[in-house]
Amino acid sequence: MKIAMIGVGAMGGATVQGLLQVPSVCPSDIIVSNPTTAKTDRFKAVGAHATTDNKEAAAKADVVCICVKPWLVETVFDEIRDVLRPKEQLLVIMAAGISPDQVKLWLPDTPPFFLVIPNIAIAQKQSMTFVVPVDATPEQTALVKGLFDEMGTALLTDYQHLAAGTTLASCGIAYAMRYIRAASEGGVELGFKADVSKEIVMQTLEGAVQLLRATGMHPEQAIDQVTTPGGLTIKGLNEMEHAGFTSAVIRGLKASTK
Ligand SMILES: NC(=O)C1=CN([C@@H]2O[C@H](COP(=O)(O)OP(=O)(O)OC[C@H]3O[C@@H](n4cnc5c(N)ncnc54)[C@H](OP(=O)(O)O)[C@@H]3O)[C@@H](O)[C@H]2O)C=CC1
Ligand SMILES: O=C(O)[C@@H]1CCC=N1
Repeated sequence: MKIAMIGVGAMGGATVQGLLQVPSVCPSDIIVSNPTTAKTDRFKAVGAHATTDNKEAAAKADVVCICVKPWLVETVFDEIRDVLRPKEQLLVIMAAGISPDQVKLWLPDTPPFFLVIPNIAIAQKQSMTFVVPVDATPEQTALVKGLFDEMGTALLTDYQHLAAGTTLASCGIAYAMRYIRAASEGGVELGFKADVSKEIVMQTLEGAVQLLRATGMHPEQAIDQVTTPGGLTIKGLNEMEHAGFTSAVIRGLKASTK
């Protein structure tokens, strides 16, 4: 199965990095297309086919992925529409805020398509990815979901939930990074060197995630196990809440989803 990635910036590039680690995908099965060739060189070096011609990339692929900024999706459609084979190919559109109706308006003779929103941890096969099938058969859907499941966890959903999913997971990884940065800076103020502080925070987060996964606990149940009455943790937590921690996170998520 040949997979074309049109646009290999932050998200497209991370996805190709993930694809290169999927056992069933050979580097020679991947075609990358991007105007700046410096971005495709690293994939060419490991055996992928690289081009600046979107038409060539789309013509050669069974699965055509488009990962350009949302306002450039129509331009890419205009470039590739003549070479698409609606009965043979699948289209994967990785661009925030693009609706199924918009795609059908821009590309009336479209192959079955998928709106797919991963996050940049796809490069480490640790993405939380949302997949919205449009006019696809169950087999086609299983194929695309299966591919993204190989690079983390893929959740089949509907278009109505895609914006919320994008916020929680794709933007969410930036929010998680900001927490890591904030806690690391706090650690430096408390006396650890920056790199040691970052490592402590990351291991603490990994432990938190694994604990919740292993026990199925609600986070607040786990918090109850840490907060000695009148102790250190509750003082810190309450101070964070006085500063608006939970409210700030929820307001941020809502602002991002608008
Ligand atoms: N970044 C993220 O975490 C996430 C991004 N997304 C979505 O992914 C899409 C891409 O975003 P992101 O990767 O961040 O953006 P980037 O700007 O990092 O990457 C976009 C890439 O598209 C290339 N490009 C521009 N025009 C064309 C064209 N006509 N044909 C082919 N390639 C082109 C650019 O190349 P050049 O630099 O040479 O112009 C660039 O490498 C967006 O629609 C975004 O909504 C979705 C989820 C998460
Ligand atoms: O910030 C953005 O618009 C893109 C979409 C999700 C993550 N990054």
